[in-house]
Amino acid sequence: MSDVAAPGLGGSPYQDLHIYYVEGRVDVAPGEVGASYIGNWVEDGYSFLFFSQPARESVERILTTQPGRVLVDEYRMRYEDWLGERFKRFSVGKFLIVPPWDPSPDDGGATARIVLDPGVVFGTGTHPTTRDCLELIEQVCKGDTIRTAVDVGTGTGLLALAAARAGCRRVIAFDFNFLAARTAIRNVALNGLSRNVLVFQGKAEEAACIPADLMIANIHFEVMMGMLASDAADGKRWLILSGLLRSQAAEVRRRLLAESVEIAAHRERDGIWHTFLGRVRR
Ligand SMILES: C[S@@+](CC[C@H](N)C(=O)[O-])C[C@H]1O[C@@H](n2cnc3c(N)ncnc32)[C@H](O)[C@@H]1O
Repeated sequence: MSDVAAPGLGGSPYQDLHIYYVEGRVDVAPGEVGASYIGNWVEDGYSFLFFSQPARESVERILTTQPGRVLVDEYRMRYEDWLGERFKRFSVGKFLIVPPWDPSPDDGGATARIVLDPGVVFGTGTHPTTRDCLELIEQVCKGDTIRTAVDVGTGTGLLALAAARAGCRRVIAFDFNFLAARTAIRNVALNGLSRNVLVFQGKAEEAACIPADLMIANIHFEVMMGMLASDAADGKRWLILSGLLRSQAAEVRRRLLAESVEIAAHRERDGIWHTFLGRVRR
C-alpha cells in the first residue's frame, strides 16, 4: 500500500499536478512523455495535459508534431484542489463513493463504501450510465448467485469495485487505456480488494475468453456490437450493458433477443442514455 497512499494528501499519489493547457485536441502516446505523465483531459476544444513533474519541454516537443496546437497556460496545483470541486462523495443505492481525501467516516446509511481516486479517466460514478450500472449491480448481485464478474472498459474500476463490494468473489476488469488500467489498479488497492479484483490492460474482444456469471460493459456502441458479434456473452448468465443512445439501444436489444437474451430490465436516463440488464437463456 505504501506506493498508493501519499502521506498528508488524503491518499492521492499525484501530489503536485503540473497542468499544461493547450488550445486544440492533443494526442499523447504515454511512451513519448515518460513516467510523470498522468493523463489528458479534452474539454471544449482545449486539452489539459497532466504530469506529476514539470514537463514543459516534453509538451512543447509534442506540440511541434501536432500543428495548430498552442500552449496557452500552465499551472501547478494539488490534485485534490483540481478535482475537489468536481468530485465529492455521493451515494447510489447501497454504495457510498468517497474520494481518498474525504476524511469523514460517516456512511450515511450506505452499506458498501468505495474509495475512489478518479485520476483523470472516465468513471467518477457521476455519469448517468455509471449510476444505472451501479443500481443494476446492486440488484443482480443480491445473495450468493453471482460469484464472478467481468467489467469491460473499467475506467477507474468503480463498477468492478462495486461488484466486489456487492459480493462477487472474483472480478476481472480491463481497459484498453493504460492510464485507466493503472488508475483502476490503484483503486483496487485503496479498497483492500486486491485478492478479489484483477485488473489488466486489454481490449474488449478479450471478454469472450473470460468466464464469468456477470458481464458489465459501459462502453461505446460500436465496441459493444463488436463484442456481441464475437460471442462475448457466451458462458455469461447476466449482462449489464450501458452507454447506449436511443437508436443504438434498439439495435442492441434486437441483437440480444436474437441471441436468446431476455431483457430483465431497461433503463432510460435523462431521455438520452439507455442501459440493459440481460439474462442469458442459453
Ligand atoms: C464510458 S467509459 C466507462 C468507464 C466505467 N466502466 C464506468 O462505467 O464509469 C468506457 C471505458 O471503456 C474503455 N474502452 C473503450 N473502448 C475500449 C475497447 N475497445 N477495449 C477496452 N476498453 C475500451 C475506455 O478507455 C473507457 O475507460
